[in-house]
Formats: sequence, C-alpha cells, structure tokens
Amino acid sequence: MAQSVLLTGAAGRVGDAILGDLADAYEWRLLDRDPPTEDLPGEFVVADITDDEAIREAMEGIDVVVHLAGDPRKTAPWDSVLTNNIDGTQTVYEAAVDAGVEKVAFASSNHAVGAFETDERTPDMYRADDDYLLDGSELPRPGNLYGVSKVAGESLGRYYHDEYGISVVNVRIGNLTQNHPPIDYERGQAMWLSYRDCAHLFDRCIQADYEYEIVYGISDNDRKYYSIESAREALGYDPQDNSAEHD
Ligand SMILES: NC(=O)C1=CN([C@@H]2O[C@H](COP(=O)(O)OP(=O)(O)OC[C@H]3O[C@@H](n4cnc5c(N)ncnc54)[C@H](O)[C@@H]3O)[C@@H](O)[C@H]2O)C=CC1
Ligand SMILES: O=C1O[C@H](COP(=O)(O)O)[C@@H](O)[C@H](O)[C@H]1O
Repeated sequence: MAQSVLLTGAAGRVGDAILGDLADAYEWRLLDRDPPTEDLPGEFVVADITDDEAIREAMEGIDVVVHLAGDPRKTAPWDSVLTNNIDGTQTVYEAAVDAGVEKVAFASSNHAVGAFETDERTPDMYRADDDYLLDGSELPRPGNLYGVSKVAGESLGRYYHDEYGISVVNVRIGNLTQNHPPIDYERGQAMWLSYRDCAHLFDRCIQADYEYEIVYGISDNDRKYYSIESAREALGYDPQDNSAEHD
C-alpha cells in the first residue's frame, strides 16, 4: 500500500513541483491555509500550521510529513517568521511525534547559511572554476531573520529526533524555478533546483532510511557552491539537471 504523506504548504511553488511529478505515487493529504485554486490529488485540509488541534487531526494515519508551509520571503519580518516558521514548525513536530509519524522532511533554505557569502568570496564562489563548497557540516550562518527561522526549524528537528527518534531530513533548498534557471543571476544559477529534481529529491526524502540529516537541495549545477554528496549518500538523490545546460 502507498505511504500516506502529509504535505504542508501544498498550495505553494515547492508543493506544485512535488505534486507535478508525484501525484500518483502516494496517498496525499494536502494542507495549506489557502484553499487550492486547481484540482489537486488526495484530500485537502485548509488549516493554519499554528492551529494545534487542526494539525493533530491532519496527522492521523500519516507515515511521512513533508513540511513546506511557512513564510518564504527573505525579507520576512520577525513576527511572521516567529509565528509561521518557528511556532508552526514546532506545532507540526509535536503533532507528528504524538501521532507516531516515521519521518519529517523539512523545507530549510540556502538562507540558513547565506552569510557565508561574504564580500571577499562573492561573486567568485558562484562560478564553476571556484572550488568553495559548503557541505552541511558547517555551522549555520543566516544572513537574515528568515534564515534564522530556518535554522530554528533545523534545530527543532534535531531535538525531536534526539528526544523521540523521529527521522528528520532538512533540505536546504536553493532557488526553485520552473523550466529554466534564473536569468542574469549567478547566485540563482549556482543554487538552481529544477522542478523535476525537486520532486525526485522529496521522493527520496519520503523513501530513504535516515536518522537526522542536513542536505542541500540543488540541481547538479556546474557552478555549485553547495555539495550534493550528502543528499546522494543519505537519500540516493540523483539529479538530472544542470543550470550550465541553459547558458
Ligand atoms: N521556492 C524556493 O526556491 C525555496 C523555498 N524554500 C522553502 O520552501 C517552503 C515552500 O516555499 P514556496 O513553495 O516557494 O513558498 P510559497 O509561498 O509558494 O508556498 C508556501 C505555502 O505555505 C502556506 N503557508 C504559509 N504559512 C502557513 C501557515 N501558517 N499555515 C498553513 N499554510 C501556510 C502558504 O499559503 C503557501 O501556499 C517554504 O518553507 C520556503 O521557506 C526554501 C528555499 C527556497
Ligand atoms: O529560501 C528561499 O530562497 C530562494 C532563493 O533565494 P534568493 O535570495 O536567491 O532569491 C528564494 O527565491 C525563495 O523565495 C526563498 O524562500
């Protein structure tokens, strides 16, 4: 029988990429505070992730949670990231462990480590001939409050894994765009994540066995400054796209 997967933030862009390729692969329970504007697979729950009761109900019978819901703006103010990204993520984890969920894949961000991109390193680090690489073992270094909230989400996962044994993978997503990497934007090309690689990566997050992981979610771009080795090793990620093929 297909696994039951709760996808929070299902009405957003990352949700769109995942459901575009994986609509038939799982028993989906989709959740978002905004109702869907198109036909989506499975059951749709309209709820806020800070609503403890609604999230507990949505968690019933779920094997795996893909947790995307949150404020994705790098300029998001503190009150929004505190509520949506930190409090909301804690509510999701608490309900997940109480419901006996096996795994949570958390949508973290490149902005959890954005401050490694110093004036001295940029723009060289965005180029294919530069060998600077972050691999997920470095300490977080957020460059904005949104990034701080993603680091908090990764820490919540660490706590719930260590305390309750739930499997957790934090995917530091790069820059997701459909059909084509960002144009005239070297940083975005270095961290491009294509739609099909995004769907495949979260498919691996649902399928693979792991304990607690931090991986980078980008395509196999020549320009990369994030290693994808941990995603390959821990999850079996095998990306097909490379922003250099669109130059
Ligand atoms: N799109 C990208 O390139 C990247 C996205 N991410 C992360 O991936 C996740 C999804 O991002 P996108 O799909 O791009 O954003 P989006 O804004 O398109 O989708 C987010 C969805 O979450 C929902 N949402 C927000 N707060 C909520 C709450 N309190 N309760 C219930 N639903 C709520 C929104 O209604 C929206 O449908 C976010 O956590 C974001 O930080 C991280 C790095 C890059
Ligand atoms: O976390 C996120 O990162 C991407 C890429 O960041 P950017 O600074 O290069 O735009 C961003 O597009 C997305 O909205 C955000 O959630």
